Amino acid sequence: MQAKIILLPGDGIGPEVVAAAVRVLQAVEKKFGHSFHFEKQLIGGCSIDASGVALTDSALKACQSADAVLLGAVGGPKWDDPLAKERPEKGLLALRKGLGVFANLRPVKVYPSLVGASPLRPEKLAGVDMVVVRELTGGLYFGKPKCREQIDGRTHAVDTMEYMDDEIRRIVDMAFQLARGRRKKVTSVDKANVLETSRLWRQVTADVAAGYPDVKLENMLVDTAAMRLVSNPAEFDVLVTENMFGDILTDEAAVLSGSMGLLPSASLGSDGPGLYEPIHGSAPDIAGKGIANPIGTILSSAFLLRYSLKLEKEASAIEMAVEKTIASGRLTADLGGTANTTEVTDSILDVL
Ligand SMILES: NC(=O)c1ccc[n+]([C@@H]2O[C@H](COP(=O)([O-])OP(=O)(O)OC[C@H]3O[C@@H](n4cnc5c(N)ncnc54)[C@H](O)[C@@H]3O)[C@@H](O)[C@H]2O)c1
Ligand SMILES: CC(C)[C@H](C(=O)O)[C@@H](O)C(=O)O
Ligand SMILES: [Mg+2]
Repeated sequence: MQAKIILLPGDGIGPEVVAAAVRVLQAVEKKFGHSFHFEKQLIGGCSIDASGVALTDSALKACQSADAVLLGAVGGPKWDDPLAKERPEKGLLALRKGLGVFANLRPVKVYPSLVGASPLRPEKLAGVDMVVVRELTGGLYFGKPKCREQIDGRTHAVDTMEYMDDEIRRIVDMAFQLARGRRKKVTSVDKANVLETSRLWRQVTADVAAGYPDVKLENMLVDTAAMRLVSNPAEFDVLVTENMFGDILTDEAAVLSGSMGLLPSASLGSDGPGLYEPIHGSAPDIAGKGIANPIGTILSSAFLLRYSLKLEKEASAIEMAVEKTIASGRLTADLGGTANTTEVTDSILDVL
């Protein structure tokens, strides 16, 4: 198969982990006889430095016309001025919106050999296997008005949480479809005791659920969900939620697996290229040291093969190689190991 893949390494450890994933994709290309064409584009702080904006129109167009997009991470202290007009993260939001990738799938699993890497007791981690389905192109991140203004000598800032019923319906429907192929349970997370958007969310969710009598629906308030994720994480199968709730809950859920560096994600729309990125950020504290955990990005590249290129065998091969490497104990420092990014990637390539 021939495919065009846009690489958006971004900032901090982004280029380090994307380079690792590209080595793995190139090995897959060779082993399974495919032809991947890689093209690099800028996003985030490096794009601001080069052109003044976090994502140029031409970079977005290149992504829109590719088969898939693999992203590292954006951001860092250099671009963190709270009064800056252009922020690296703005490029990422524009990319997600521009690709129409409304569904961000973030699976959380616990590898048996890494049970000790989590601060939770091993018995709490038994049976943990969930997918967080995060709404990605609406909610508090995109609602209008969004502004800062002076009112009577005081500074006023506004963000808006907004959803249309159809935006909720399509993401919840995707969660139910996913649950059908799993343990048939959907936990819809909201703040319906306070927020109007959440009350609409709950109403639409009930409506969608009626079409899936074989799947159990549970509604949970987000504060309770934050608590249950660490007190009883094995109860979750598919968890579906609003953009910002999903952002926060997935960082929390990453603690179950042992490190932020392990978690991949796939962002999908109804058509067009998918966007694949680890859930972690640019990790400025370890950037440039060559010690970043590449596994979240490598697993994201497996999702790219599975969802955008329909290469299931190849995706599974990467996942098996990652599992074997983790089991072998060749780990980066975030998981208590001594291996660097290259050594972990070499080990994955050895078993691929
Ligand atoms: N998708 C993205 O591009 C994305 C996601 C989250 C944060 N960010 C941005 O990243 C910057 C830094 O944010 P932060 O420090 O709060 O979060 P972060 O995820 O970058 O780092 C949090 C902690 O996890 C560690 N960590 C993260 N990824 C790792 C990896 N692959 N291997 C080993 N350790 C890893 C870091 O060293 C750090 O101690 C901010 O500008 C933020 O906006 C970007
Ligand atoms: C960098 C930021 C905009 C981003 C988000 O909040 O979506 C990140 O935290 C993530 O989880 O991908
Ligand atoms: Mg996040």
